[in-house]
Amino acid sequence: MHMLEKITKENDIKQIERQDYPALAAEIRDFLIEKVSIHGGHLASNLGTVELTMALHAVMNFPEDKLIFDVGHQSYTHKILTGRKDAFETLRQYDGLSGFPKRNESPCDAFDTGHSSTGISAAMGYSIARDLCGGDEKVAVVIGDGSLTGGMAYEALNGLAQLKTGCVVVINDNNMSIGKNVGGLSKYLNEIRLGNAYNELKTGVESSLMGSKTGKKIAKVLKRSKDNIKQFFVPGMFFEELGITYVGPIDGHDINQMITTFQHAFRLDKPIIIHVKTKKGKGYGYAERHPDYFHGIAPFDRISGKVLAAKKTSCYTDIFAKKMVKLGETHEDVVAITAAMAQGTGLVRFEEAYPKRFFDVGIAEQHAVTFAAGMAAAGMVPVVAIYSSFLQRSYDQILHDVCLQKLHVILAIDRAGLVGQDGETHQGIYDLAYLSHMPHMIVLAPKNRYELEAMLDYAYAYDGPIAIRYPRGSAYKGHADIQTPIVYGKSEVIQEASGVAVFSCGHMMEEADRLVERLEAKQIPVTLVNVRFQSMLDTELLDRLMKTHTVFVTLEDTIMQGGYGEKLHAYLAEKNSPEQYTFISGAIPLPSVPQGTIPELRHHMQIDAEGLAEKIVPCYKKHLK
Ligand SMILES: Cc1ncc(C[n+]2csc(CCOP(=O)(O)OP(=O)(O)O)c2C)c(N)n1
Ligand SMILES: CC(=O)[C@@H](O)[C@H](O)COP(=O)(O)O
Ligand SMILES: [Mg+2]
Repeated sequence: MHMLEKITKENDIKQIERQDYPALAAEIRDFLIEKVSIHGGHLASNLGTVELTMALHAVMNFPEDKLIFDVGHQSYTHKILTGRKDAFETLRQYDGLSGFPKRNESPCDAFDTGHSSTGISAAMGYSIARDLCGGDEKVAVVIGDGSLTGGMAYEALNGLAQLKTGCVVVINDNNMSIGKNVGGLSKYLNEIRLGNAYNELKTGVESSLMGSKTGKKIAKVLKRSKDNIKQFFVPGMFFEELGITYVGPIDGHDINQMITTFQHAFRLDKPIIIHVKTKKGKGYGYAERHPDYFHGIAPFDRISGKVLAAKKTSCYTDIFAKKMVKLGETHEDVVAITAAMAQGTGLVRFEEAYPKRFFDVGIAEQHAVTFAAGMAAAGMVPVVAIYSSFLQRSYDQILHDVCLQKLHVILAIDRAGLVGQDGETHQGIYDLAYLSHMPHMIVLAPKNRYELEAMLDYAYAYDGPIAIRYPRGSAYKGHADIQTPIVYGKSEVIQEASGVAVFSCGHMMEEADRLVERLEAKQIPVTLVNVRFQSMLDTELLDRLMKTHTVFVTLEDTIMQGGYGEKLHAYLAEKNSPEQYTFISGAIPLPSVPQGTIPELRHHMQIDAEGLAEKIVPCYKKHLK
């Protein structure tokens, strides 16, 4: 590791001889494989961008220059080259190094990312601000071919075409999103990627035309023409036609070629797109062969490539995926939509079973929802499976296109609640707050694996906008024997006593069971309610429980503001005088939640069974007096 040892702070790469860059790249790869094998993380994308990041660092100065990573899951080499190598011991851990760029982690991180397709807009903002402030720093953004399927990227390209100042957009094209990339632009980039065959064809056409006088004329006209045939001569025509200079495709593992190209690009006072071809997973056989599996990976054994913690129980995603296949079998009007997360949401199973009724729209959550609304208006029953934090993109589409028309669209909100080590940008804690107030929308959350299946049946039978939110991780098997029918707006009482009433939302049931156990061990009688409909109150049940209970507690996996507990608290306050009851919220008290394991985070926020029990016991005793 002697090259890597020379990198202790930003810009140190410039002290390393160019001839030693390949050795440095190899050491970085080895380091990445080792650290990600211990802590987990986004391996394949990082392995693919080692040389690309080194080349950018060779020509940029940090922190003065601004380098933005779209999504940011490929920023590990940048972190190493800006002096954060040692912090990889804490990668993705609580209080540790983030797996994404973070401005509060280093002045060399220009812009926080995590969600896709924001990078070009941010770079454009930096470029214009630089000019307004009379600066001369370089600005660049690295965006993947998958992220280029996101609508925001096109809005930005539209703006970029009018930009009269320097801004370097590097398209990191590895011909992959998490899985197979989709859509017209992906096909277009792929055609350019296939440069060899294409160039041969191009040269062939050109030279054969050049053989005759008329041919020469045709070749000239073709070169000047703006129609499709010109594609034979000018790769990247789409961008050129927009008015953005395009260069490429160039080899994203050839550092020298990239350095020369970047040096020229940064001299321009207009925007430029540099199309770079890379291999996702490069340098680690397993990741090269299975880049989707090694996109985001749990700790693994680097020799065998196998994940260390074997999966013991099914996760909610698996339950959802299998149930979707069953639903699809009995109901031909069911269609499934994903936004570039066919693996993550489990919809690959549906795709295999019913390819014609499966749609991967790319990283296009807004389009996914309105596309579903269109299908629902035409009589289909679309199930749109999107991670909670990515669904934030679709707020207006859900409200304007689905809810206002009361269309029967089923939102399957995966990764709802805390997700853990991806941190702030990925915690699925806001969806309930922004969905609850939408007209006609109802939001359900299953207490266990069985209820998720029942809720999907309910959602199919329901005629209107409906969301089912379920978390990352193992599906709870508790209360398998309690499966009362789902009734609109009604909660399910798991056990009834008097004293403390615990309202558990969705999968928080696992934590709620631990809490009940703790309280009962202290002889405190507890009622346990499975909330089921998180967006509304079961007032009939509440009116009954208010007569016999003094302490009301919620367990929620969403932020407090706009959560279930807030509604419950307001209802209690309306119906009781303050001395009659105590309300204790187990919702997320922070505006954003950092990375860490889920138990760690809950403990930190005191919303785990232990933290809540500590608050409940004295309150209960106070009311006894
Ligand atoms: C809005 C949004 N939707 C979905 C994702 C999940 N996601 C993270 S990376 C990724 C694929 C990105 O592909 P690409 O930009 O080509 O980068 P690569 O992984 O190939 O390096 C997806 C779908 C996300 N981060 N943001
Ligand atoms: C970078 C990104 O947004 C995704 O790769 C995300 O990290 C996936 O999360 P899961 O591991 O929960 O599927
Ligand atoms: Mg890609």
